[in-house]
Amino acid sequence: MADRRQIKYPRIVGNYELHQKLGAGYSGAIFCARNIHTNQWVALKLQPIDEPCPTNRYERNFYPALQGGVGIPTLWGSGTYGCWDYLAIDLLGASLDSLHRSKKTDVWDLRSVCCVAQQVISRLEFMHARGVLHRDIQLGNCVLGLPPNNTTIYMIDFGFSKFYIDQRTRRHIPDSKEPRDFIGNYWFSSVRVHCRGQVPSRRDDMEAVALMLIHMLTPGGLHWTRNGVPKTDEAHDRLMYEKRTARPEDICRGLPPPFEEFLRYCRRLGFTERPDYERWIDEFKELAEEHGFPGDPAFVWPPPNPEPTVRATAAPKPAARLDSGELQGVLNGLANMQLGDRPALAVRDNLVNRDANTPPEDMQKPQKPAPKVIHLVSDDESARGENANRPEDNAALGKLVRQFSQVMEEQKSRMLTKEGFAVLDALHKQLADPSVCAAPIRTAKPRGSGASEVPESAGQGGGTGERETRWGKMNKLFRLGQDVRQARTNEQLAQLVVEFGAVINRSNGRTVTKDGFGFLAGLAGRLESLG
Ligand SMILES: Nc1ncnc2c1ncn2[C@@H]1O[C@H](COP(=O)(O)OP(=O)(O)OP(=O)(O)O)[C@@H](O)[C@H]1O
Repeated sequence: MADRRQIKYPRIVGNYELHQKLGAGYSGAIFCARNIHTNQWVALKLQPIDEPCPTNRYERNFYPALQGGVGIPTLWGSGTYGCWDYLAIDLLGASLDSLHRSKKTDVWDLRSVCCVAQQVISRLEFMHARGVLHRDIQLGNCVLGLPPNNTTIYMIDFGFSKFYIDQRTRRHIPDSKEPRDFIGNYWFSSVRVHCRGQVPSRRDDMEAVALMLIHMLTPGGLHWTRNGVPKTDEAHDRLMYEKRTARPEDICRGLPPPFEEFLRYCRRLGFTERPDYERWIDEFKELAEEHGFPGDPAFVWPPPNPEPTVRATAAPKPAARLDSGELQGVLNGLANMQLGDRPALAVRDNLVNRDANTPPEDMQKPQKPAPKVIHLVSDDESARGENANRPEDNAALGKLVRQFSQVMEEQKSRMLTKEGFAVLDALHKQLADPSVCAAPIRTAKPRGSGASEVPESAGQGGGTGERETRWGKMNKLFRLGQDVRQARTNEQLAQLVVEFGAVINRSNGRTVTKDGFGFLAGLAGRLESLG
């Protein structure tokens, strides 16, 4: 490949007269160009025809399939001219990458990030509906239109794209375990694709969006992006290690819950699963509204409210993660209750890491003292029916609830972490029916009439899918606190635990308030009295 600095670009290519250079990519350059017959201005992507990585040729395959979509550039012409391969597309404005470099604050303002989220997810929804994966989501490939389309974000650069719907059979491409070369970008390509060499599918485009959004809200950017493009294999290995081991709760610390939930959601998606685009567009619209911004996805630059309202904060060192250890103790307590040989609760590791894509390495190591091994769901049908709670179980459960509440109260943030939700899950299972695997309490927010991952009753009186306002949360916790004191059976208590978890899960910050502690105290008391 010729040294790009020495390439002499022509003045005319086909019907186009080249003007200033707009940018240069991995395998070509982009010029502002004028159609000499129509005077129309376009962006001309130019590449030598012998380019070893002929991305123009690849891109040409995808533009026809994508024409007509909002935020997809129109292809005005393409072909070869002499020794040049060209694509003429809509002339656009600044990329998010250039805005990122130009901004004066350490992170983006939340309103802009919510607009980016809504628009980029919507672009993916369109592209995926046309059978195309982008596979190179990054700030440089999200570009603003020119007036009057300057509040629309366009997706560009389909050089790495791929049809995930086989054009002949109309079926989803198959998964494969064959080793494969990495295609994508170092910063935002999903962990699965980048670090584990898996075949990209829709979920990976979505994960890249999640990482890009978190990056925009992180001072200095996601930590694996800070040393620039890796120049050696060792540097690349290190980058992959950092990316692979970064836990969602750590990189999203300090951010409103939807960012962490979105990342986890993307990582839970199956290879051929269709992401719920509408849900996440709504989620980011609501988030903007909750913070007092319009939910309208129009991207306004410069931002009307440039001051950042949220930013990711550095994760504390592992030693400082007291909450995990202490809540782990409560979980161990639940796991080690004297329940005879009855199968109960859940495998501890599963509970703690249930919603992580991969258990963090430190969690995979055996803990001491070794917990009693218990099973998530009993295979042994005969064991069912022997699970009625005994009075002494209730008294012990009540004690554990007090312990849990105490640990929570001692936390400065009083935020219910995933370990805390794991305690609630275990408690619910034990109360409802220890042999049954109940739906996790901390989970995706239910939406519309679609499948809900939260038990039906979890949304009772709260309007499923609505975010809990501070007042709504207080009222509901207060009511739950009263109900729990009057519950007559363990099943009723189990139900109230689910409702409690759902209220906390839907609230901003997931903190346990005074009323929340009131509920826990009531629960402990009721268990002891039922015991
Ligand atoms: N239609 C356009 N209008 C205006 N500027 C554009 C347009 N397309 C691309 N650019 C600018 O050129 C840069 C590179 O574009 P693009 O990513 O399409 O090229 P590439 O050669 O495929 O790059 P890369 O190797 O970085 O993927 C963009 O970040 C953007 O700043």
